Amino acid sequence: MSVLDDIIAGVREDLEARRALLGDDEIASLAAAAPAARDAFAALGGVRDGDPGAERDTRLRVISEVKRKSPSKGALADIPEPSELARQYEEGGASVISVLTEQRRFGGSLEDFDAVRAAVELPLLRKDFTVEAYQIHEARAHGADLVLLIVAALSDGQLAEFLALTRDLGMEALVEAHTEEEIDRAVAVGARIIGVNVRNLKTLEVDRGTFARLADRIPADAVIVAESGVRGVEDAVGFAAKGADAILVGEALVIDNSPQQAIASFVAQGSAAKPARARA
Ligand SMILES: O=C(O)c1ccccc1NCC(=O)[C@H](O)[C@H](O)COP(=O)(O)O
Repeated sequence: MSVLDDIIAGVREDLEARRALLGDDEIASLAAAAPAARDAFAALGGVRDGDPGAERDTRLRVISEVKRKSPSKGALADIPEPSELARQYEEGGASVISVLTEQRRFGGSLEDFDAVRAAVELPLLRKDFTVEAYQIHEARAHGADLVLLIVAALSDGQLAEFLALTRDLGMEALVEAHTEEEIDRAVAVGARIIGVNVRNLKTLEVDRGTFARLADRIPADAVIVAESGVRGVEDAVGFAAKGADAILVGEALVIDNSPQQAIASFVAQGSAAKPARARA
């Protein structure tokens, strides 16, 4: 069984336990009643056709992640107060905060997500391994603005269905790809925020060269996110120079004594390295 299959098997079991407490209709009602979602696409520098006078800028955005542990590295940080970490991320200039809610391999939870939601006004990514519509309703019910759809974990039909549901609920999706074929599948379903994750899901190794190989296939009107492997400002600059609009950073921030400064330097130096992008 691959790492991804193993993670998803656990996610499905945990999901059934939550569904036994709160059924599909109930979670859908809570999602419908939640306050409106924030505009994560705009927060990441995206510009929609018809936005009056809106221009793509060359600011590098940072999606800062609350991540306690991982399959590749084991324990990273205790994070007793995710709300406090989130405030530091906001203060440093993060554009979006990602909260891992997968419990078994990442040590996250919806409780972490709720604590962060209560602490900051930034758009939030509910970072989970989405395999059922239930999780998308659940994300919205908890105040998420963005959900993760991993192409490798979904059929084309599921991708299209989950993206449509996400948007019906007023959110956007970070659609994550690892290969050329997965980028093409993300584009085909109309993804507007496309992540290139440079961590190989089979070996868990990070190959930053994957980003440069794949980013060129992404249409100019999409937001391009470089995911994983930012260990310092050189990596942020490297991804920005190759066309990233945003970087998603976990490990480097949770182990840093001053994540505010780290984020500020990623934004400042990454933005200076980022080439202007023509609109589609
Ligand atoms: O982080 C892992 O080991 C991992 C293993 C298997 C599937 C997903 C995994 N990580 C999820 C992520 O996408 C990262 O948390 C995120 O990109 C941040 O990465 P990093 O900055 O390298 O911590």
